[in-house]
Amino acid sequence: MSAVIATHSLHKRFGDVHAVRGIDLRVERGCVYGLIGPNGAGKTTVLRMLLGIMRPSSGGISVLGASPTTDRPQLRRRIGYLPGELNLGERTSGAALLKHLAELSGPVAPGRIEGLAERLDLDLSRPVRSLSKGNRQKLGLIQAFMHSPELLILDEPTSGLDPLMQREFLNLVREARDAGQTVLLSSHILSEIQHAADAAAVLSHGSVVAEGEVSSLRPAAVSRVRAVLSEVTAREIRGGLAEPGILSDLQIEPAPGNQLRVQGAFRGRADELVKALSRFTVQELTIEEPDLEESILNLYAQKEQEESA
Ligand SMILES: Nc1ncnc2c1ncn2[C@@H]1O[C@H](COP(=O)(O)OP(=O)(O)OP(=O)(O)O)[C@@H](O)[C@H]1O
Repeated sequence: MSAVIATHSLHKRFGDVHAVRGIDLRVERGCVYGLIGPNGAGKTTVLRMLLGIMRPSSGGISVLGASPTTDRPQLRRRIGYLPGELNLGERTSGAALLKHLAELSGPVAPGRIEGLAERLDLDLSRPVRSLSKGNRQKLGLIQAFMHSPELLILDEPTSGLDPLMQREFLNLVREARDAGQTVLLSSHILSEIQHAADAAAVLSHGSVVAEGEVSSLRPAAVSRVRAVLSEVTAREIRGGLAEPGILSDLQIEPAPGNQLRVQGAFRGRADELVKALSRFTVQELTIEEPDLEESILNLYAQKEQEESA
């Protein structure tokens, strides 16, 4: 497979702020690749350098076999970009704005814009200035997808979208991949990356701290367990849940009605948790979806420990 995006030892400094610290990325053709990281991790800065909006302080970048800094006009037509902060012409309607953008981005198949607007439930006749944040985001998505570009670069694409539209967005991403397009998306919403991406890199303080196929990262998944138990002491809970290694980071606090509220991190098979809890009187129980970032950072910490052992 050929890499659509390759970066080598990429750095970006803004004065004293070292925002990107030696990133090596490789995104293969036809792949959906996620950049995960908390606010300020450097995701937007990496995306902007890939687009040639910003020059790296040092390091190499190849995008679709070209250099974003020297070949930007030519690359523009081959890439669909959704910026994190949309700057849209305010006076026109959505339809007029997209028509103008289509002249810059290259040919758009007849009916494509209308089809996307219908799927995303956006009224294109309304002036852009009257649109809500979510509707502006939809307009941003349409302009990124409309010319079926070889590469889509999407910065926080579901920001402001309701759950139904988030699902429609995921459908668009899957269709793009099935059509052989490559998608790079950034998010701090981890379940979004889990659902959308084939592979992901986790960014923290400007560095990639973990990378790999999303499916291969699942076994290390960590869930958060919260329960309210009655007729029990904190000591019995520690003995039943923490000491056998069922829950880590165990926190126990009093709850109304002489009960105890328990929280902890769980990795492993659900069966083990159910068996361990069956010894107690469980009044409430919630198990939160595994947190991909926590899981991956965990995996990274394990790897570091193994390497230093
Ligand atoms: N133009 C700039 N001038 C100075 N510092 C900047 C500039 N752009 C980004 N930074 C800094 O670089 C770091 C990385 O920012 P970046 O926006 O890339 O992070 P991010 O992961 O995209 O986070 P967010 O989701 O909050 O946008 C931050 O410390 C930010 O303050």
